[in-house]
Amino acid sequence: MFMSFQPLDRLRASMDKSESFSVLRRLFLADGRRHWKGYATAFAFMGLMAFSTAGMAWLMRDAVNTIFVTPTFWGVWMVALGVMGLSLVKGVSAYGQNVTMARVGNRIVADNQKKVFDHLLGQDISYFAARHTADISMRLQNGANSARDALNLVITSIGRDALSLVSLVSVAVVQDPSLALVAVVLMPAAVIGTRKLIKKAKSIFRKEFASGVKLSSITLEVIQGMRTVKAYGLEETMRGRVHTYVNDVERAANKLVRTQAKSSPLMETLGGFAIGGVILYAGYNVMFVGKSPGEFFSVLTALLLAYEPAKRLARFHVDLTAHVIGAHMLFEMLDLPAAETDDAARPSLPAGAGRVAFEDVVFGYRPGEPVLRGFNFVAEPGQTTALVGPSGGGKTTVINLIERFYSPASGVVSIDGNDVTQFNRHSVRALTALVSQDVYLFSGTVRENIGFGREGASEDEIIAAAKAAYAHDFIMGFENGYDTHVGEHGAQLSGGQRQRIAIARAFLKNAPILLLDEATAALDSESEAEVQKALQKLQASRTTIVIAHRLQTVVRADRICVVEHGQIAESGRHDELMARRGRYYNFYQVQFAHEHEQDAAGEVQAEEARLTA
Ligand SMILES: Nc1ncnc2c1ncn2[C@@H]1O[C@H](COP(=O)(O)OP(=O)(O)OP(=O)(O)O)[C@@H](O)[C@H]1O
Repeated sequence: MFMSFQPLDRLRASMDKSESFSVLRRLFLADGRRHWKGYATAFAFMGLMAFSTAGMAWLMRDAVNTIFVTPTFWGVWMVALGVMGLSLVKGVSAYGQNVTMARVGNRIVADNQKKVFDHLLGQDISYFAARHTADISMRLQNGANSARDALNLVITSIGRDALSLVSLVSVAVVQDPSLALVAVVLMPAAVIGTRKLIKKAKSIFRKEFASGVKLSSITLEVIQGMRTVKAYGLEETMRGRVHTYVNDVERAANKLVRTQAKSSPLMETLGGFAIGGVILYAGYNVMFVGKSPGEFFSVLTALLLAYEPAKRLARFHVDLTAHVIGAHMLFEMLDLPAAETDDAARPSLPAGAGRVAFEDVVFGYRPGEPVLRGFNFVAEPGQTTALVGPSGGGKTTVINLIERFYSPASGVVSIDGNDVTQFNRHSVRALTALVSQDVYLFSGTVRENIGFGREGASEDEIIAAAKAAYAHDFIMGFENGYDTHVGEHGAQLSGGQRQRIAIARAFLKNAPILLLDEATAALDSESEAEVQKALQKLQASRTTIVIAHRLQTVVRADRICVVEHGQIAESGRHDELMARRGRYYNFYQVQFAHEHEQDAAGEVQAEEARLTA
């Protein structure tokens, strides 16, 4: 079991033999055993291929003897028909083997991808916060492919190459043992020669792989952050970084090819020596001892046909290493226990008025770094409770705990007096609707994106939710209305439009608790006014917890809590807090002065522009 896994760019430089073996064993015990029928069929086809190949080499003796030594008309026919029959068997077997192997392989990839994805859904938010998307997606894709390739390689190496080699060498030995001996002696020498190369290729392969991972991570980052790259003129910096990794991958790939190619001259030379030796010895036997040339041709054909499978077998180890490393990454991911353990058996949190309370809650993302330190807080049903305060104070963390993305180290988070950790997560999340600053829209249509609010919602319900969120009009303004595709991450919509689709989603969910995390922070004043209108409607008769940096948006809240250093520094209504002249008052003054300055600057600019005009 691999209890944790390293980010791919820190992938270990080596995997020892027992680890490789355990990965292979596991592959065979899981995927191999499940698909044994498919593999057995493919194996039978490979056996047929090997024997038909060997049969052809065998027939070469009769082909030569019936033409040159004792010419017989019927003999030639028989041999020709024999070769045709064997090639038919070989052709059909090759087809059967390819199709069967591909089907089993595709099933293995699909099964593993589903397995990994299901496993990912069971991980908690911290899992995704700690890992790069490229890391996860490469493991998902490469790992599943590697599992298939490792199994296929072992099966084809044994079924096709090893069987072909054994049958061809047997033909050679039966036809003329002494002749075959000359060639067989040279084989181990070739295999030993390639071993050194394999070692080197393995280490280059790992380097190439690690650079490949870095390359795909940075490419993904640059694509996702293209707005920032362009806005800050980072094109040259990013080009430099990406080019460095591309060059690394290219260098490693070239090195790998050079090393792998070195095995060819070695095999070619030794193979040539074997064939040269056979020619010399056979020539001597035919010329001076009076042997028939048929045996000689048969052995020669067998050797020539054995050459390719022998070459593949010599490289077997290096190819297998690549796939085993990939499958290892897949297993590392699968073996990490699901952080969100299956709690479906726990009772469902009963829906009530939606009173949220924190009692002496202590929580930190990392050991020794508490974020909430004895946090006490109540959000009453039907009221709006605002969390304000300095950045990093712990406001979003409060929402994370209500949603059960994380669990408190001590203390209780409750909804209507029920400790949320005692109920299944699904039921807790069903009572809350989250609208945050970074609205996530999935690629698909506007209708689908609103529909994610509640499974099975009807068209009328979706439209009603969109109308309530003031989204219906702009949606109908699109050429394709509700069927408009929003593009990746909703990139084809404006910030305000995305926000209102998220609000429509929340309307559809109709949960008693509404969590707004800086929902209007990224909007201009005009969009903000529209979104605020939609939000106010959504807040009616729900428990609303709103996080805001701009205090102007929360002055009407029923209660404002100032969160500082993981505790509530003070709380009350806007006018109460202003009268108290404490932390809130200071924040308000600073923000007011800042906004005033900005307004004044705007007026000066407008005046200057007017004068210039
Ligand atoms: N996933 C995480 N892993 C580790 N630390 C985290 C994580 N998320 C937040 N933190 C840390 O927890 C602290 C509180 O973060 P939180 O997001 O709750 O603050 P906040 O008050 O919402 O800040 P802001 O107003 O800037 O959004 C910060 O110091 C932050 O660095």
